[in-house]
Formats: sequence, C-alpha cells, structure tokens
Amino acid sequence: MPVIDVREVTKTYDTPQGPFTALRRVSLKTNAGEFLAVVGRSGSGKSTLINMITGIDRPTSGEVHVAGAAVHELDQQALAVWRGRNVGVVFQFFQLLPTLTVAENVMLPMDFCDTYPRAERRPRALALLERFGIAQQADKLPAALSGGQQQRAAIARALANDPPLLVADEPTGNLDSSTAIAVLELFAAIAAEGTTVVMVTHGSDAAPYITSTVELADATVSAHV
Ligand SMILES: Nc1ncnc2c1ncn2[C@@H]1O[C@H](COP(=O)(O)OP(=O)(O)OP(=O)(O)O)[C@@H](O)[C@H]1O
Repeated sequence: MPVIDVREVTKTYDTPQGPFTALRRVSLKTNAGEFLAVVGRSGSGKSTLINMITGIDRPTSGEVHVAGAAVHELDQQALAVWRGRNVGVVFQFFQLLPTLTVAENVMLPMDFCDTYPRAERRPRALALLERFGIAQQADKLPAALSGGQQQRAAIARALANDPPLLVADEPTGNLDSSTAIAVLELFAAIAAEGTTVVMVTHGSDAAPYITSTVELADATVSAHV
C-alpha cells in the first residue's frame, strides 16, 4: 500500500477576486522508503499539495490517503492525533521552541501523543540527538546552536514518534551549501530505513539524494520521474 495516495485532488481557494484553483486534479502515489522532491515555480501549488498531504488543509474535491488514513475525512481532533503519530514536519526556519532545551523540544511529540512511556522519552531524545551528532547540545537552548545544528534538532524532533512520513518544506533554504548537503544525506539515510520523505525544494543540490521528483506547474503535475 502506498504511504501517500493523492487521488484527483482539486483545491480551490475563495479570494476577493473570486475562486482560485491552486491544484487541479492532482494525483500522486509514493511508497515507503521514497525520498520525493516536490519542485516547481513559486505559486505552482507546492505548499498547497503539502498541506493536503499533512491534513493542514482540505481538498475541495478528491481524496487524500496517507499512512492508512483517509486524511480528507478526518475531523480536527482526529487529524491532530493522526498527524502527531504519522507525520514529522521540518521547516525552513527550524521552529524549535526557544524556551525549551533541545532535548525537551525532541521530547515534545512524545509528550503530546503519549507514544512512549514517560521514562523512555528523554533517553529516546538523547539517542536521536546522538545519531544526528548533536548529543552535546541536548541541554542547551536552541539559540545557542548553529543553523545546521538547529535543523538536525528539528529533524530529531520530527522523528520522535517514528512516523512513516517526514515532510520538509525548504529544509535547506536557510543553510549554507555544505550544511545543506549534510541534511540531504540525513534525509536519504532516513528514507533508506523505510520512512517516506517528501521535500519541497528550490535547489538542484538534492538530485543525487532523491529517489523521485514531482514537478508542479499551473496547479497540475507536469512531471513525475
Ligand atoms: N489561503 C489561500 N487563499 C488564496 N490563495 C492562496 C492561498 N494559499 C495559496 N494561494 C494561492 O495558490 C497558489 C499556490 O500557492 P502555493 O503556496 O501552494 O505555491 P508554492 O508553489 O508553494 O509557492 P512558493 O514556492 O512561493 O512557496 C498561489 O497562486 C497562491 O497565491
């Protein structure tokens, strides 16, 4: 069964100028272990597609099946529970909570979803930070870390509940090129372990690491290779 199965999704926004269609009958299937890049010009619908997949927004028509759930049918409460367990999200500007330590940030999804017993949460957070080479930073506040270290911490947080899907919106957009490549290598390793990774990207650096690319143009899929 595909991890992501988007079927004929159309998304139309109501705007003061009238309805605006950001996605038109878009279909997409992605299997476990794929590292998919979503590319396309500004305004082509990349974020809208990501919002459909993560359940942040609902399609106007069509179906969105992700990690065994009919996401387009879930109510807000069910969505929050489903998302917490099934989708890790990584952002361009990291979005770590500034008043919590790095380890506490990584523990948050486990606290929120009650996925691991309380006593296991900190050891699990530390193991993830160790894996990503930032165990020394565990008890610091995020502001004390470099951009690359903060993004590694954000990836550790995204994986805290061992979700089948990791979604990243321009995760390397705010990093220098060597740090960006280290993050891409991490994503490729995470995908190789069976997690599906979906990444919106503008850069071409990702080519050696990804397993497939979806290109959006004018609200439709113009290529899927
Ligand atoms: N809430 C909204 N209301 C109205 N129009 C919207 C809304 N969100 C997005 N749009 C429009 O839908 C189109 C697609 O937007 P989207 O953010 O998905 O593009 P994108 O490919 O992610 O762009 P970028 O690379 O600039 O982030 C754009 O024309 C945008 O203006």
